[in-house]
This record gives sequence, C-alpha cells and structure tokens, in this order.
Amino acid sequence: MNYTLSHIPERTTKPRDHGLTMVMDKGLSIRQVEDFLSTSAAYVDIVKLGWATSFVTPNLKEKLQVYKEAGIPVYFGGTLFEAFVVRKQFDDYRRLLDVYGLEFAEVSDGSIEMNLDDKCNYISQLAKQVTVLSEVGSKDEAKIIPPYKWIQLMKAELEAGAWKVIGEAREGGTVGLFRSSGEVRQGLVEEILTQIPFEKIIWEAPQKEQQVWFVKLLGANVNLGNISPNEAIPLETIRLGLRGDTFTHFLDGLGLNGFGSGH
Ligand SMILES: O=C(O)[C@H](CS(=O)(=O)O)OP(=O)(O)O
Repeated sequence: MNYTLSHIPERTTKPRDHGLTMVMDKGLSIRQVEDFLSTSAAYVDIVKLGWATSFVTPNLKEKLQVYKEAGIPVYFGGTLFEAFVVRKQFDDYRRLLDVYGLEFAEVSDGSIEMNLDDKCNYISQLAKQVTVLSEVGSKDEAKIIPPYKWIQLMKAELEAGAWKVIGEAREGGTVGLFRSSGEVRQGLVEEILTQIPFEKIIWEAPQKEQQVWFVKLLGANVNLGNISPNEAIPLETIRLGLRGDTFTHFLDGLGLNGFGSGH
C-alpha cells in the first residue's frame, strides 16, 4: 500500500486459498495485459481467458508467458472445454492444456446437457493433470435450477476433485446466481451456504452491486469472479471498506464505532 491507514479489514495473502479475485480477459492484447498487470497484479489471483477466446486470440503463447512471469495462473473458459467435449475431443483438450503449460482448467456444462456422473468423471480425470475449477449453473436464463440441486452438484463436484466450484453468472451477471435484472437470488445463495463452505465457492459477480452484496454478506475474503480487468483495483477497495458502498459496513467490526450512520 502507498501509505498507512489503520483499521483495514484483514486480507488473505497470495497465493490465496480464499479471498480470490478471478479476472476475465476476453481478448486483451499483450500490451494491454502488461498495462493491466503493472497496476493490478497484486489484486488478481487467477485469470480466465473467457469462453473460447483463446481459440482466436493472436500470440496466445506469448500472452500466457506474460501472465506466467507475473505469477498469475491462467485457465481457458469452460465453454472451450464444452466445445471439445461435444466434438468428442476430450483427449485433445487434455493435450492442449499441456501444450500451453496450463495448471488450471474449468469443467462446466453451462451450454450443454451433461449428466453429473460424466461431469464428475471429467473433473476427476483432469484433477490428475491440473487444478480443476468446476462451474455450476446454466447460461440459459430460462433454466432455473432449484437450490437443492445447486447444492447436490457442488458437493458432488468438490468430491470428484474440483478445488473450487464456480457459481455461474456469465459476463453480464444476469443468469444463474442472478435474476435477469442482475438482482442476487438471495434465497439460493443463502441456502447454498448452509451446506457448502464459502471458501470453496467462486461467485461470478461482474457487476459492482453484486460484488458489494457478496462482500457485505461474506466479508473482504469472499472469492469473486468474472471481474473485468479495469475493475480489479476498484474491487479491492470495496473489499477493504474504502469505497462508499462498503465504507460504513466495516466500521463497527473494525472498532470504529459511532461513524456508521452517514455523518
Ligand atoms: O460463464 C462465464 O462466465 C463465461 C463467459 S460468458 O458466459 O460467455 O459470458 O463463460 P466461460 O466459458 O466460463 O468463460
């Protein structure tokens, strides 16, 4: 930090097990990645090259090298995994991870139908090779999965070897965990949390109001994903109670009583 400020919520430190910020890169150039990392590397734990953008991104190996030199692991979006699976190219996908030296992979079924046994099988096979993030939830806004089902899927996928489970929201934050308006499906989140430790879940929360909601519910060290590159620093200030949205939320807990009512 640039200067000293007392009473700041405690943050986990890198390499973090929780309190993760997952940024979605949807096609940054190498120069943009260098600029992004020069300001934000300290606040980014893992980067997803969104959906199948890695298929068409130029200079992919060089770009991955830039992230590697910054010590930030990268993985390809779950949609790419699904694109390989529907084409019966799972073995090619496994080889691809090695060719690009990736240490993380996402398993998802947001765009296709996949039964849980098959999904768990993919997770356990990939877990022998890389660290697996598995995503729960559909990209189809008409497909509402009831809370008990989210819990059942998350439990099974963690047991199959996923390091974390990701709650689906897409780039816009309007499906899965959220209503089409972007409002959090609060009952769903609360029910999930009765069964799954919060440290095991990465909540996709691309909108500021969604990030604020989760930080208020679960604290500075909640795992948040699908953060856009230019929102990594703003998110860190939200986590630390240094933006208006969470400023008063943290005061009492930090021993700064009596300032929480807006004066
Ligand atoms: O689900 C996601 O966050 C993304 C991006 S979007 O759905 O295409 O907007 O997909 P993923 O394949 O996990 O990157």
